[in-house]
Amino acid sequence: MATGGKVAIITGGNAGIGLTVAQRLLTEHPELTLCLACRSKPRAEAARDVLLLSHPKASISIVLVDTSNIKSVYQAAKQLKQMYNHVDYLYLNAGIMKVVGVNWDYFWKNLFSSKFIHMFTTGDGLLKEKEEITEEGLETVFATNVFGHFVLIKELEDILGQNGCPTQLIWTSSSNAVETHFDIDNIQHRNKEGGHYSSSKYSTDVLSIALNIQFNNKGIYSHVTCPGLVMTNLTFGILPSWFWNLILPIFWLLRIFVPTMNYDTYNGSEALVWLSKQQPESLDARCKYVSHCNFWGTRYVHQHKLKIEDKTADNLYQQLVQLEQTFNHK
Ligand SMILES: NC(=O)C1=CN([C@@H]2O[C@H](COP(=O)(O)OP(=O)(O)OC[C@H]3O[C@@H](n4cnc5c(N)ncnc54)[C@H](OP(=O)(O)O)[C@@H]3O)[C@@H](O)[C@H]2O)C=CC1
Ligand SMILES: CC(C)=CCC[C@@H](C)[C@H]1CC[C@H]2C3=C(CC[C@]12C)[C@@]1(C)CCC(=O)[C@@H](C)[C@@H]1CC3
Repeated sequence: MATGGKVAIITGGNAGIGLTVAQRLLTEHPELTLCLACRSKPRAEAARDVLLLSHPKASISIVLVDTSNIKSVYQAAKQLKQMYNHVDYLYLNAGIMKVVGVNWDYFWKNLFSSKFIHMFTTGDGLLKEKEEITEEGLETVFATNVFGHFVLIKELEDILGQNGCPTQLIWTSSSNAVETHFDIDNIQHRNKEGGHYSSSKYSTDVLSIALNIQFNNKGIYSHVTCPGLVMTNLTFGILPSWFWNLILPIFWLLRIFVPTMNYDTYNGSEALVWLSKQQPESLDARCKYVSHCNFWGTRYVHQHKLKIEDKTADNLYQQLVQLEQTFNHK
């Protein structure tokens, strides 16, 4: 398929899964114009240098954005609108997790139980998290993973789905997005013991459905992906790299039961890159696209149906619109 002149923006494109998506998109779409939307200029420039080593002729720009800071999102959106008159791929990938430890008691208790697969696929119940509030008064994980991205989409609306050219919104969600941690009456997940990351990722899944309801008629399509368990700065923040390297053989064995044990960012980015090669209109908007890798190392994309009601999606969307208005007025 000819891909001349396509534009891709990747939040958190300087590291981990985002950087690998950047690398793979440049290979898949030779004429691509790429924008790394990152919070640190030196880290973004270092990533651009790495990408230019393998793709010396690539057009790569940098826009600074801190998705946890709404003022910064407004500034970045303004800049992006000056730079591009359309966007083909908007990867909503930047994300954090505020982990303070692993619940090893829960791990050992469930290792040989029927919860084993659920535990390794979702990490549900295994992580202890802490709550932090941004200087703008938002719960930090919610602001970074969900709200900052929502505001970015709303601000870029004028240049999305333009001139008969569809825009794909591609979210990096997670299998850790479990409904039990999500409360529609507390979308920021304030004053909770844990589950902030899970709540934020479930919100992502719900929001994606709402965006399809709102914007499919304008040529804007939203899809959620799950990269599985991948070794990045995010996972090295949970346990040190030496631990993960030590248990690498266990990952291979676990793949027999759990094909989301992707380990590296190339495997983990499979679904995110695969989506860029599909006609967005032909995709199921109610599916999560999951990167799988089997025991033999074969990568493929698994489609997982989301069970989310339209009224929940609409409720979340309206709450986000209202929250955004409180910033717009400031
Ligand atoms: N690793 C995994 O196993 C899984 C990861 N994910 C999701 O994948 C996505 C990418 O994470 P991953 O590659 O693993 O982790 P990394 O920590 O390697 O990458 C995260 C990226 O997000 C950026 N980022 C974080 N906070 C902000 C912010 N406030 N504003 C702008 N950019 C920000 C980071 O920038 P900087 O370098 O400056 O910190 C970095 O570029 C996240 O959404 C994560 O939740 C989902 C499932 C599994
Ligand atoms: C592998 C061994 C022997 C021990 C590690 C146990 C846990 C630390 C580990 C098991 C499943 C992992 C997991 C995640 C984090 C680390 C685990 C809990 C995630 C929650 C990381 C971020 C995500 O988005 C999820 C998809 C991961 C799910 C699995």
